[in-house]
Amino acid sequence: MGSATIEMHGVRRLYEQADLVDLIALDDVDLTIEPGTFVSIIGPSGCGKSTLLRLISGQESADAGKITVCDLTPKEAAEAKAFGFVPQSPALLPWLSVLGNVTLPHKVNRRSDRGRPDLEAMLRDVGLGESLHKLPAELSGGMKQRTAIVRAFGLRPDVLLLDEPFGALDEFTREALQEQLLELWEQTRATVVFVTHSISEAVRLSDRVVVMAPRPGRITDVIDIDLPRPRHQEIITSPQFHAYELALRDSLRDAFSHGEVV
Ligand SMILES: Nc1ncnc2c1ncn2[C@@H]1O[C@H](COP(=O)(O)OP(=O)(O)OP(=O)(O)O)[C@@H](O)[C@H]1O
Repeated sequence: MGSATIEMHGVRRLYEQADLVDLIALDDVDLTIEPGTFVSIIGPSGCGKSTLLRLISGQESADAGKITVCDLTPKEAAEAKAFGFVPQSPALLPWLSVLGNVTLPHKVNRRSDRGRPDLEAMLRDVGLGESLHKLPAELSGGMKQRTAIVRAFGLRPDVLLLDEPFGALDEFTREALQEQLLELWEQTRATVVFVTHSISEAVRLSDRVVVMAPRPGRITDVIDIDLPRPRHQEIITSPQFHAYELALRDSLRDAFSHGEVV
């Protein structure tokens, strides 16, 4: 597998609707994501963010246009185990401990070209050292999401796709998890595509923020976030950070005015 560049050219995705014209979930999407970059996707509900992730990961196919991941088709990249995925709700196996949930996919999905990282140490680094043998039912939402993130990074994917992973968490837990996500990412430098509804989260995490609008789902703006890394908590009070938040807010306001929110 080469470097994890993601290329999308003229990508279109339609969904059939009973007795209605086809819904254009994505239209004419052109996007290049450089290897090792952290890219966030933000936009109103229904603008196609999750659809974009499903196309990149090969779960669905585009109706027009071309997508390559590491110069492979998304399906080939999926077969080569290029992807890690963290959904909004963590989907842990309820009968396995935190450690069991993190190690099981590694045993099943092991890639021969990757060594096995120290998963226990990764769990300790994100504050789960005391909870290694707890079952998911005994964990808070934030602890479950930490487990899911370590599970995804543990497979050392070339591309990590995260679909609003912190959407259900309170502000402070969310900020703590952002910090831990960035630390894990700095160690692995996977290419990350991160869907969020939060402006400050997109600015804090990303090298580049892609703004989308609905009906039809499309890219309306791409904003580079040129803030130094590592980005610790204090950065969110800096004037530069605030300026990026304002720029992104303006761009999003345009995106919301482009289409009816569904
Ligand atoms: N399997 C499907 N069948 C039919 N329509 C679909 C399907 N999946 C998505 N859609 C439609 O495609 C559009 C884009 O959906 P998608 O879930 O990608 O949006 P989103 O930006 O991720 O939304 P949200 O922020 O609410 O999660 C929506 O209008 C949705 O109703």
